[in-house]
Amino acid sequence: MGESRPLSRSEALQLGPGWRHACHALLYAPCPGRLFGVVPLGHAVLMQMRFDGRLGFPGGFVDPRTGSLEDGLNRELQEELGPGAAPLCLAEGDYLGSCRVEAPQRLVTHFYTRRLSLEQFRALEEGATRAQEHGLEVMGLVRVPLYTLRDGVGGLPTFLSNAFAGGAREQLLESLGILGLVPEAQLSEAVAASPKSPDAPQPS
Ligand SMILES: O=c1[nH]cnc2c1ncn2[C@H]1C[C@H](O)[C@@H](COP(=O)(O)OP(=O)(O)O)O1
Repeated sequence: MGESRPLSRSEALQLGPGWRHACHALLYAPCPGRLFGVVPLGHAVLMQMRFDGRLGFPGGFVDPRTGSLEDGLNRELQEELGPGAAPLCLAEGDYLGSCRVEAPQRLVTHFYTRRLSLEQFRALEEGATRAQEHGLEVMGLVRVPLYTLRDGVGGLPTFLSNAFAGGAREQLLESLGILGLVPEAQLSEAVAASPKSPDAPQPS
């Protein structure tokens, strides 16, 4: 994946036909539970294990010549999450930002976030096995651990050492900070402690 640069929605939509567009969404819900009765979960944040073994957000390629970005995103969400995604109907108000990437292909990624109730979130998880792409492009849904365990590595730092599709890792880190789901200082510590980071403590 080449270097990615932010650009505005209108700049993105003015790019020529040589550019492909993809929309993805972070869906989340407040989650009052505690791991082992001790560690606050904070929020449930949805990602998915993809066909290629990488983690990504639900969404996919859209064609802005045939409809709005959000039309394309909502169609992709239904294919990957099932009919339970239909009532979500993401809109321009859920848009967070866009980035352009020149290599290996000319791609603009558009990112959205939507806060759900925990009941809505659980209903999506339960319905996802009935999605058209379940077991095909989507191997299963995962929740992102937002905490860091007492060893300083377990939880978010270790999650961040997975392989991610496109700019999904950067989208995750940026939106966790913007939405206030993880304090910025804890995010920076998690990145530094992630087992693939050169700064991370090495196992003895
Ligand atoms: O979660 C993601 N965040 C940013 N970019 C992503 C993410 N997942 C995939 N990608 C990249 C990879 C591809 O170049 C395009 C579209 O991929 P995908 O979602 O697999 O598209 P389809 O479902 O096949 O339409 O975005």
